[in-house]
Amino acid sequence: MNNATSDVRIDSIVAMQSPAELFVELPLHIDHAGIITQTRRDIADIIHGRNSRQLVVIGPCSIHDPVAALEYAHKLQVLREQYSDSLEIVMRVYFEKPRTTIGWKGLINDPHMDNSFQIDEGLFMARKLLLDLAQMHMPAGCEFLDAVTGQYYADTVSWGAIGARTTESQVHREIASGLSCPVGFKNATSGDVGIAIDAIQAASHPHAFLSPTEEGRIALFKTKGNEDAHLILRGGPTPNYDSQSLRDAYDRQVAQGFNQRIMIDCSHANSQKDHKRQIEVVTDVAARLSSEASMIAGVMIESHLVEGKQSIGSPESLNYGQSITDACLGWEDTERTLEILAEASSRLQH
Ligand SMILES: O=C[C@H](O)[C@H](O)COP(=O)(O)O
Ligand SMILES: C=C(OP(=O)(O)O)C(=O)O
Repeated sequence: MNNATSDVRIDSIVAMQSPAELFVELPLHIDHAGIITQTRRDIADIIHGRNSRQLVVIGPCSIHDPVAALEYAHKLQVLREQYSDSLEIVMRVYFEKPRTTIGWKGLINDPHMDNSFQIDEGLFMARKLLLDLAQMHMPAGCEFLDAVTGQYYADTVSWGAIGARTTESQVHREIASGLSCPVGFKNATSGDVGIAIDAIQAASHPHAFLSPTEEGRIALFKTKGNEDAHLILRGGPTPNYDSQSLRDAYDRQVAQGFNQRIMIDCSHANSQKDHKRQIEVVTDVAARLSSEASMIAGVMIESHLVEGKQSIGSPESLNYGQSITDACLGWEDTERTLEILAEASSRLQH
């Protein structure tokens, strides 16, 4: 390497363990792998309308405390079983946070929340939590934001998302084309739905690109394409969960050859960042299900043990079970919203 021209802006480089090395420490049990495979199929069936239940991806905006996340998972598991005839409940387990400018980028990037960036520990904690969830048969939904870190845990994920800030990125469309789980693409923060429909098209095709293998070598990956990509409406300058916006988005994707049902994100711009409004969004979607179920795959909801959010701080200073990124519904509201949706969905089951 030419020392005068390379690494001019690199402060330090630290070697990491490979995904394969982490898998030795934290293996996915064969029985749990079978359940994840089955859940991915069930989710794909919902997205393609082969199963009329609603998919619900619900959980904290971000994971910062695995202990609280597990307590949340145990409570959610009760509702997952209770409503299994009408809802496929998947826990939102987000370790990678996209930022509008700067800010904490999630448990994997900075697990101690103090700019120490112990990514090796973050990956261990993330995979450990995902294995704990797999053991209790709670499926996990994650956003794939980083182009590399997914290699360390994607085998444990039942549903994936590409966020509003990366849906237009070719790299993320390529990754989605090779992911083993169904993947939802959010519309852009500008409200543009077209880029997400383009993303579904791109992800459904095979791609060839470079990525690290499980052993950590750079390799040429050729993907088969992901036929289980779908749209997530998350709002833009104004909400877009209303009937007209849904119909417009659905017709646009059908015109491009895709009739996957669409997920509605009840948070973000659809709640105008007021976490309580998620209840209104769910109630509205539930009321429309009888006439719009052929277009609606389900909802995403941001929820935690404790309502609202708090500023990031040292782990000891934080309120247990409360979000440090977007504000979330608390547990009682969570139960209420799931009951509303389950009731509406159960009326459509035969
Ligand atoms: O979902 C979380 C946030 O909305 C997203 O990560 C952007 O966060 P920011 O605008 O606070 O950076
Ligand atoms: C960042 C998120 O959403 P969006 O990409 O829609 O902003 C999220 O779901 O955490």
